Amino acid sequence: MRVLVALGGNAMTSPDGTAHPADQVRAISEAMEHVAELVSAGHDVVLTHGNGPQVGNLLVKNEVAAHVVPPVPLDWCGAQTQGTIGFTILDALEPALARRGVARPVAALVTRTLVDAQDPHFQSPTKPVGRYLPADQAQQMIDHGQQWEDRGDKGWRRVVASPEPQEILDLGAIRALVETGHVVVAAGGGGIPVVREEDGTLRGVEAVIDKDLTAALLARALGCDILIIATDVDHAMVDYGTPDERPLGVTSLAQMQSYAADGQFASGSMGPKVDAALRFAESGGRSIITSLEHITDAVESEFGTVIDASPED
Ligand SMILES: Nc1ncnc2c1ncn2[C@@H]1O[C@H](COP(=O)(O)OP(=O)(O)O)[C@@H](O)[C@H]1O
Ligand SMILES: NC(=O)OP(=O)(O)O
Repeated sequence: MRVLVALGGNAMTSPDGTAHPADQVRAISEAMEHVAELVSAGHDVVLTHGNGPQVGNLLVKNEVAAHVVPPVPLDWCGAQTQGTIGFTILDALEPALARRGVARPVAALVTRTLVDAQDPHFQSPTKPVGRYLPADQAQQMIDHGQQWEDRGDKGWRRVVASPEPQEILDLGAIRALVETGHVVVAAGGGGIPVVREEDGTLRGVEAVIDKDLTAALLARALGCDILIIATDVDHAMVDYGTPDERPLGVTSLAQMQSYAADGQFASGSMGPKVDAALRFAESGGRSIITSLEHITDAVESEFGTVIDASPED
């Protein structure tokens, strides 16, 4: 099977969102054991990953050091996270594969994703990035012109523009690497957002694309059989957070569309994952939302929330 695994922030850093380098290396090393297990079970694996905590931290460095070195735009910050997370994944994945006797080359690709300059999401930021702050400290940032949002128990988080991914511009290179047997890391952080100018040239724009939405696009473009959205819960749930909450196993596309329309999945967490899973399933693929620990079970024995376009859909 050709499988695209989208690694959530929870798979790559500590849950408090501080993204300490040692925590990231530790979390990525653990994540790559699960990825290597999937590869060693005989599947062709393409990886993508989030970058919310990391890109938010780079923005803070920009602000703090602005009087010493010139700040760089958000698309540059996104590109930097692809490099840093990409090489850290490779450093962990190579030995994890070698320990299992799997001889597969690995590669991480700087990847650009085309967005529309007129996308209305540029006007209303929705993508949470960086650390959590208490309300009073967030208010200080808001007073300086930033947009922050109450994210519940953990506190407030900065939000930035998150346009729809339209096209993965480096798809040809990703495909060439996949077809020569590489385990490829691509479109990290949803891809570096770029727009096409009237003269055909490309220009980076200040935004962070949702990595799950780009993952659905990439999985479709690569002809993947399965899209796995790997996070920190085994299943998406309905009536989440209530005494009636229950996990969803194998679920028809129509049923999942109906749950989503009923507002069962929170925006900013499970909502975009279900949206991405639905998009890939609507295009004829199988989408699975599950925990990182269970990605091989997901592919081999339908563990997790499995969304299939069954014939009656
Ligand atoms: N309906 C739901 N079912 C399961 N988890 C949910 C639901 N709604 C919100 N969540 C929360 O979504 C979280 C996963 O989303 P998120 O933290 O954004 O993941 P990641 O960082 O791995 O991409 C879970 O830890 C859970 O707390
Ligand atoms: N770019 C992105 O979706 O990052 P997170 O998954 O870390 O939020």
